[in-house]
Parts: sequence; C-alpha cells; structure tokens
Amino acid sequence: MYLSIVPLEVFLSESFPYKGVLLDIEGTTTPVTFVYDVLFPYARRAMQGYLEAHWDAPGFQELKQQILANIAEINAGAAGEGAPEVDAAASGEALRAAVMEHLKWQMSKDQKNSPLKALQGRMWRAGYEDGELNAPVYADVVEALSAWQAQGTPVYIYSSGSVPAQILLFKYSEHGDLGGYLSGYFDTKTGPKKEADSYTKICEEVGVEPAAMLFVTDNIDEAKAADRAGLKVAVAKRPGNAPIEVEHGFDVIETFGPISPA
Ligand SMILES: CSCCC(=O)C(=O)COP(=O)(O)O
Ligand SMILES: [Mg+2]
Repeated sequence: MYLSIVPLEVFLSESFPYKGVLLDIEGTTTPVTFVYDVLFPYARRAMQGYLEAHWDAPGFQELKQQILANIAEINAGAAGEGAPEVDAAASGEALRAAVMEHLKWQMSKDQKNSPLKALQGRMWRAGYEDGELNAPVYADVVEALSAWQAQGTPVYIYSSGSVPAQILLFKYSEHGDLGGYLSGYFDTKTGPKKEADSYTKICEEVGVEPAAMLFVTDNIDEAKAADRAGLKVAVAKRPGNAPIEVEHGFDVIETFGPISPA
C-alpha cells in the first residue's frame, strides 16, 4: 500500500491540485449521532407501517425481492450469525413480520446492505417532507461547499446511505437546500466502500483522475481503499466518531478548514 499523503500545509495553499472532492456523510459532513439517534430510530418506528402499506404495492415488489434475496444471502453466511430466521415459504403477514424483524436486526448490527439502505431512504422521505426530519450538516462543511463551488471544484457524495437518502439529507438540511453545491451522489450500488475498485469506478464516471480527487471520510478502511485507488485522502475526526486505534499516516482534519479554498 502506498500512502498518497499530501502535506497538510499543501491543503492550505490554493495551489492544491485537486480537481474534485468526494465526501462521506456519517461522521464527516454530518454527526454520527444524527444517523444513530435520529434516522435509525425513525426508521424502526416507521417500518411496520411502511411495510404494511407497501407490501403488495407494485412499486415495492422489486425492492421486496431484493430484501428477501439479501436476507437469504446473509443467513447463509457468517454475517447472519444470530440473525432471525425467515421462512421464504411463508407468506402474507407471517413473512412480512419475519422480514421486519430481520431488517431491524440488520440495523442493530449497523449493516450497510443496499436493500436495507434503499428501504430506509424510502421511509425517511416522508419524515423529511413532513418536516419531522431536518439534517445537521457541519457549518464548516457548508462554507467549504460554497468555496469549492466558487472555485469550480465539483463535489460528490459517496455514502452507505442510498442515493435518494443522500439527496434528501442535503435538500432538507438545517442550512436549507444544499443540493445546489453537489455534482453527484454514489452509494453501495457502485460498490462496497472498503474496496478500491469502487473509488476507481467513481473517478472514471465523473472524469477526475484519482490523484486529483480528494476523499474525506471518518472510516479508516474506506480511507485505505481510496488510497489504494490513488485518491488523495483525509480522515475526518468529528465529535462522537469512533476512535481510530491503528497507525495510518493519513492527514486528520477536525473541520473542513484545512481543505477549503475559502
Ligand atoms: C444518507 S443518510 C443515511 C446514512 C447511512 O445510512 C449510513 O450508513 C451512512 O454511512 P456513511 O457511509 O455515510 O458513513
Ligand atoms: Mg462515515
């Protein structure tokens, strides 16, 4: 592994050559507490009503099959240790109830499975649109987004949350609609966040050389994967983030000040 470390003082200079910025959400642009103490409890409360209302709806059938297939895959492997059983031969209320218990179990393990994340995003939509949910984004992030836009540097999001959930979070932020600052969104449908190939795909899709893309995340395994793909990397250290207990050599930033052109 090579570390594409950019000395912090270079971040401070306006000559820092990045041509694009890729941002994680939880623990980076937004406090982890919003996801664990607000979004996840909201999804747990809303899940039974949402599944009852949509279980047989045409627009839910594709996602329902993805959820069922993902549950079967989880329960067939090591990730399913301790998971509730789901009898695929069951139907109606019995199957729906078993699926709900498994989805809540996945959330209790903070599993980032794409079907779960897609369902969460659908449930959160109602909360954002009726005003119950309002997403915190750090003020230093908003300042940096504005400066990057003024500088012509595109900013993209790469999060385990589904793309619709990402769009909603920045649209319904505590600072108002921040969507105008963002040029694109990527979720785990592009690929796992701990695999280098996912970052290669993102850079290819947006047309930014990996070495000219700055990725910021709170997760060291994501940082290492992006580094392996040749991106510039900074690790976000925000209140409430899990401590990083391994030596890594990446620059650590407590605000976006050091990476903002402002
Ligand atoms: C897009 S808001 C919901 C975020 C979420 O569900 C999640 O797991 C965030 O993970 P991240 O990759 O942004 O750290
Ligand atoms: Mg994160």
